[in-house]
Amino acid sequence: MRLTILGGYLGAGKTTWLRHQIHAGDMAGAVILVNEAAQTPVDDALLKGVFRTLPGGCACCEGREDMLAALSELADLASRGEDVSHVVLETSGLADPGAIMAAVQGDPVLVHHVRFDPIRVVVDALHGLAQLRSEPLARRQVAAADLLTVTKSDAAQPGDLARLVATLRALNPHASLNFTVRGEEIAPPDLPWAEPEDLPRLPEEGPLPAPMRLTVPPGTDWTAFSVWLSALLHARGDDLVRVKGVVRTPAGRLLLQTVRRVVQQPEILPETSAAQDNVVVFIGRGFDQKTLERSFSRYVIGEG
Ligand SMILES: Nc1nc2c(ncn2[C@@H]2O[C@H](COP(=O)(O)OP(=O)(O)OP(=O)(O)O)[C@@H](O)[C@H]2O)c(=O)[nH]1
Repeated sequence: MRLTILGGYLGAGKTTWLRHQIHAGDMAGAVILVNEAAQTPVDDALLKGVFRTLPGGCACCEGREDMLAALSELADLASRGEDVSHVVLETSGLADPGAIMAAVQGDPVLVHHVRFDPIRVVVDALHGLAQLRSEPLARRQVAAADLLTVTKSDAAQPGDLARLVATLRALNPHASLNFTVRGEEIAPPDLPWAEPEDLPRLPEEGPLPAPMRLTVPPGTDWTAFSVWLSALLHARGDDLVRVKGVVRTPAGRLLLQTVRRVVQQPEILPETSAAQDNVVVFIGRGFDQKTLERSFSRYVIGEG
């Protein structure tokens, strides 16, 4: 069973890349496993029908057993003659793909069933350098890659992109590198010469706090919610690494996504009876669930 591990930091563009490959027919026949940092699967709305969500949290730590169990089940199906020859695992943005590979290799049964494809790690052209400066995990992800895919080069300045690329080459000279825009590979941009960033030594800091979940009650004033979220991003955008959720608005089921201060163009999703609607996940440092809820109640609901 071939296993493709797709990694990359929170919001780097993993799902967008995968969606494009599925759409282009490059993943035909593959079983797609999606592991999200928060146990609120939004990506299932995006990759509908072709995947399974891995429960239990990040597959390289607290969700490891669930990930191994899912792969063992697939390996079992393969050995009974089912067509499960290719599995793609989209890791959570908080996962170290190297640790996932090690976990699979350390499993006495799976090690005989799984053949690894080169590990692909997507890197955000807009935020990648900031992540490499401050997050040890982002560096570990880059170091684990055989293939580095730089996403969002449409939105980055050539000088910044050149510096990111030089830094990636310095961190992982062996990985091959390509560029995509919304998942589609583009010709390597013509970039000015740049020095790699002199990355600071980082203290062995703890991982990002667990994702926080905010339930948006039905009937919430959508305008007040948007204003509150914009103000929050304006004030705390550097700490707020990722916001993601599906909210019911007068216009329909709206996919809400931000990566730091960048807010995605609104995307209306098809109607389903999805149970996870109106739960928005926040991942970041410097605030906690209570503060978030208090702020939401005060400024959106008008309580407290
Ligand atoms: N401008 C631009 N935006 C992109 C590109 N690729 C992805 N995005 C946007 O970046 C945001 C995050 O993309 P996702 O594909 O959801 O990222 P992810 O890595 O799967 O996110 P997590 O699973 O939460 O870690 C979304 O708003 C995308 O629309 C790109 O090439 N260009």
